[in-house]
Amino acid sequence: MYKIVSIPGDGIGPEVVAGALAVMNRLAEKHGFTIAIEEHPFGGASYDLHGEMLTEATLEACRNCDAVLLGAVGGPKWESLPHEHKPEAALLKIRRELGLFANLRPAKVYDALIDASSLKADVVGGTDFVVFRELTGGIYFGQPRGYDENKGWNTMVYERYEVERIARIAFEAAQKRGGRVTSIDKANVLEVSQLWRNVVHEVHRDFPEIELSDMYVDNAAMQIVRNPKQFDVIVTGNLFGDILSDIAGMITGSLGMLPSASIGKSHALYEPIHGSAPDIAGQNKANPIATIASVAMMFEHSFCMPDIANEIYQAIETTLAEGLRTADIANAGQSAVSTTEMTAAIVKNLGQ
Ligand SMILES: NC(=O)C1=CN([C@@H]2O[C@H](COP(=O)(O)OP(=O)(O)OC[C@H]3O[C@@H](n4cnc5c(N)ncnc54)[C@H](O)[C@@H]3O)[C@@H](O)[C@H]2O)C=CC1
Ligand SMILES: CC(C)CC(=O)C(=O)O
Ligand SMILES: [Mg+2]
Repeated sequence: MYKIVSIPGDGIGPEVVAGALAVMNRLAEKHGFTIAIEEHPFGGASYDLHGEMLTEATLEACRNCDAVLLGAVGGPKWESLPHEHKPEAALLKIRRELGLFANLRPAKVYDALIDASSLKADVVGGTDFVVFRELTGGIYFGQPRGYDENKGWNTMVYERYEVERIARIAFEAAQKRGGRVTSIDKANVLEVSQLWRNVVHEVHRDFPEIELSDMYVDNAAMQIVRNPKQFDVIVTGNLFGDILSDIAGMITGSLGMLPSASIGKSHALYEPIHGSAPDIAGQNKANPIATIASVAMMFEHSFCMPDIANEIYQAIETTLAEGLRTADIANAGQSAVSTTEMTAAIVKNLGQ
């Protein structure tokens, strides 16, 4: 039996998580395993219920399960709260408390969606890279931080061990993929990036068969759009990984396509890379594929069931090949289906 904690969160979070749970339940039924799903409030939804964005009960449930499924948090309703009380601060806290230091963000273009990308087919076709984003350090966590009327400040800091551990798993992933790692930093300007670069090269000595290159983040943003096929594994810090993976979203057609796995030593959490999309929340318009594909990553990484993961990817591929498109991936003139229609089609394509 697998024990899963579902924390749908805010905005489109509950809509896309419902899609992912439907897929999970269908697979459990099909293959005869048991999944116990326990739902807990998180983010703004939790604040509205309990006056806290992340309760001890939710955190404890996340510590005591096999995997966590997260939708997204945040939205205009909670934007004016003090920084440390915002839903986004709770997201940082849960990542830190669960020790989720590595955020894996694969960017793969589905053949059926090559024409949904904002780029030319020959540029995006065949794109298949993964971003290893450091998730519990860097400028999102560094102290001191704050602002007053005249000044705002944050601190970007990385400790050697934080760079070592993300670099090591990026090199290990490259061994099983295309054998290439691109480390992305801003070492021409930032001292913290110089440390990053030095440590990545030290770790590389243990992986001599892997081809390592360095790239500055500004160039990397351009290169992902110019020629995304040049990348295999990208390893980078928290802020740069956040930004670059949203850019990768547009290569694959939409932010609504990109899943992620946030992994640590003892816990794992699966979440789409997108946010709570307040502009379309509650309208049954959101693309559930990023969250459904996050479930595939859960089966692969937490339950060591790559065949089940492939069934999910295949069902997504088939559904897209049948022509179903939510609004974000529909081209002009194509009619769009709803979140629940897309979910139902993927569930159907999982077969009996
Ligand atoms: N992991 C998380 O919980 C994250 C939370 N956020 C929060 O979400 C809120 C909104 O942030 P935004 O900057 O607007 O980013 P966003 O990712 O929520 O939305 C950006 C744009 O992409 C679209 N979009 C996103 N996901 C989609 C999906 N599944 N299907 C179709 N369209 C989709 C939205 O409609 C919007 O136009 C903020 O409060 C932000 O802090 C942002 C990023 C990550
Ligand atoms: C704390 C966040 C909202 C960060 C973010 O945008 C992300 O993890 O994708
Ligand atoms: Mg982001």
